[in-house]
Amino acid sequence: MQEPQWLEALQRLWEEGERHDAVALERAHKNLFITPDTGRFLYQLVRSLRPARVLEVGTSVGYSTLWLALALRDRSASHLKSLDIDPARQAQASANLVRFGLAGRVSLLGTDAGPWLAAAQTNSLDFIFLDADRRRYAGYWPHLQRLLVPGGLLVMDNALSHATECAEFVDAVIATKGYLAETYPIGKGQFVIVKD
Ligand SMILES: C[S@@+](CC[C@H](N)C(=O)[O-])C[C@H]1O[C@@H](n2cnc3c(N)ncnc32)[C@H](O)[C@@H]1O
Repeated sequence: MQEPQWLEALQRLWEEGERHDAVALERAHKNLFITPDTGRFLYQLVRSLRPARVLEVGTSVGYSTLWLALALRDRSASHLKSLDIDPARQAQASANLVRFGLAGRVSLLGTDAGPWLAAAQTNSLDFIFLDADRRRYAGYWPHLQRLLVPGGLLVMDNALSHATECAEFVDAVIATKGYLAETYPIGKGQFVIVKD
């Protein structure tokens, strides 16, 4: 990355998030960030693949959103939408994007991913990052198949850290013709799916 100050600022944000989560009493109050190596992995994929239409499901306070937005920072034809059901978290994400000068690259949508995915247009996404309510992913799969363009990529976090919660989704993907999927031991486990 050309600007080392971004990496330093991302590292500081991640460390603040980890300190916050260590003392947060309830899971609902935790940030639950991806790991820094997962951030670098997402950055490499998005920087190299140049997807025009990127969707993140699960903004939290914007740590993973920043990695994705940095990868798109000078791609005027690309745009990132990020969904989160929790408006308070998205307000913090908005402030973080402003701090990085990336607010214009991202639409933050405070909404439940389920109805949003069901209503979205067919073939409207080139890259999807899933990091939200894992038990609902299997129900999202018919919509995700419809939304992803041929050649599109989907990355799901927590494939190893929460394998049981992700199992129904992973099994459904593997049983679907026309996709190639693999889990990589990066961070909490990245399940990567490409649509042929
Ligand atoms: C693990 S955190 C996301 C962390 C973020 N990707 C990062 O690494 O910085 C999961 C987020 O998903 C959101 N979420 C949970 N269920 C959701 C749903 N049905 N629709 C949209 N967002 C949801 C939660 O509010 C939470 O902020």
